[in-house]
Amino acid sequence: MKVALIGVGQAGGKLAEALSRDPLAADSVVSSLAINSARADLSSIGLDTLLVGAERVNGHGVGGDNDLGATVMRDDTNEVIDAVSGRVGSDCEAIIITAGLGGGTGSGGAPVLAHELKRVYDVPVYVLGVLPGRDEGALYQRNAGRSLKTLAREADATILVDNDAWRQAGESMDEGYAAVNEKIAQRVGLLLAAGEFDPANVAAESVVDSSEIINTLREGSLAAIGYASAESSPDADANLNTITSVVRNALLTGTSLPDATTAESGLLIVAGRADRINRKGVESAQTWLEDELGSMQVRGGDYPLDSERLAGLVLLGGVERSERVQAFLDQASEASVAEETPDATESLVNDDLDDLF
Ligand SMILES: Nc1nc2c(ncn2[C@@H]2O[C@H](COP(=O)(O)OP(=O)(O)OP(=O)(O)O)[C@@H](O)[C@H]2O)c(=O)[nH]1
Repeated sequence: MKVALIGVGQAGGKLAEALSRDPLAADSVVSSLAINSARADLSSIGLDTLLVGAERVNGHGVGGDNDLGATVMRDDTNEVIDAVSGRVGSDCEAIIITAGLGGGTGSGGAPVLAHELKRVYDVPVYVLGVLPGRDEGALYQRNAGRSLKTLAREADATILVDNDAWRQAGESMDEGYAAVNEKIAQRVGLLLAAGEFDPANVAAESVVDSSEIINTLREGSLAAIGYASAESSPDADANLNTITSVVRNALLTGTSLPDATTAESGLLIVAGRADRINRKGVESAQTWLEDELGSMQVRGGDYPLDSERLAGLVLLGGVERSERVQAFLDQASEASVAEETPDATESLVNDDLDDLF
């Protein structure tokens, strides 16, 4: 699936950089751009960059104020659309915006950018949005809640990445960020590569094309992505259990949004050497996934990969009702009005969290 990648804010830029460097994503990411209001943060990103809001904040960032993040993006919309227009070619099938939702520039800027891009382009606009970890302060939680609520309305889908998802004891903050960015790049890189429909690719029993990714993401406003892999045997018969167990691990321990096991739709991709992929294993993994997600809309396909390992990738569409989204929105609402909210789907539309615009 060919995409244009736009990172907004510091986390967004680093995530876009990690994804554009991922070997599997190389053919899919046709262009990339990092946008920020902080000049210093842009200087360390190895992508084309664009500074916004120079007139208001003089290159110093917005200091966690996401209303100001939205304002600087809106003020500079013309420059941003100009910079993006050379990067969204006719082969582009989607635009992906990456952003940390807890800060100011990415949190406020990403929904404005999604809104503007949707006015200009027909292709879907997705956001890869990082939720602050549970220990991050009230400002981050509230920012992310307001951003998410606005993104649920403006973007075609927001794939959520929980900064607590893969936290390891003893890791520094920067090491933790780098690990999350790499893991997301690996998952999204594989998803995009698998979505590159190649008719000459006779090795795959059933290929995935970009419309299946788009249809999976169409089923809701929030999404998550999971992955796991294991050593495989040269004998495909011996890989039946390997496939079912990597798919279980991809969903139960490997998702970008822990506890997201209720979804409107799913896409399962099994990657590995074609002669090692056990068809019965793929079918039973797909059935298990349907039961587990409570969805009859689980699509599936293979991605031939020259590796000794077999991998399972799951894309979940419509995870609004999952526990982690509920817990996050409760925390964000408490940070905002000190009140419990009844239901996650409801929180995305009620007035406990203000929209950004
Ligand atoms: N996964 C990940 N999260 C990050 C990274 N850097 C920062 N974050 C998270 O992103 C949020 C802060 O957003 P930033 O991107 O730093 O802020 P910004 O959008 O540049 O906004 P301002 O600094 O306020 O101008 C916090 O929740 C951090 O935990 C990163 O490289 N990877």
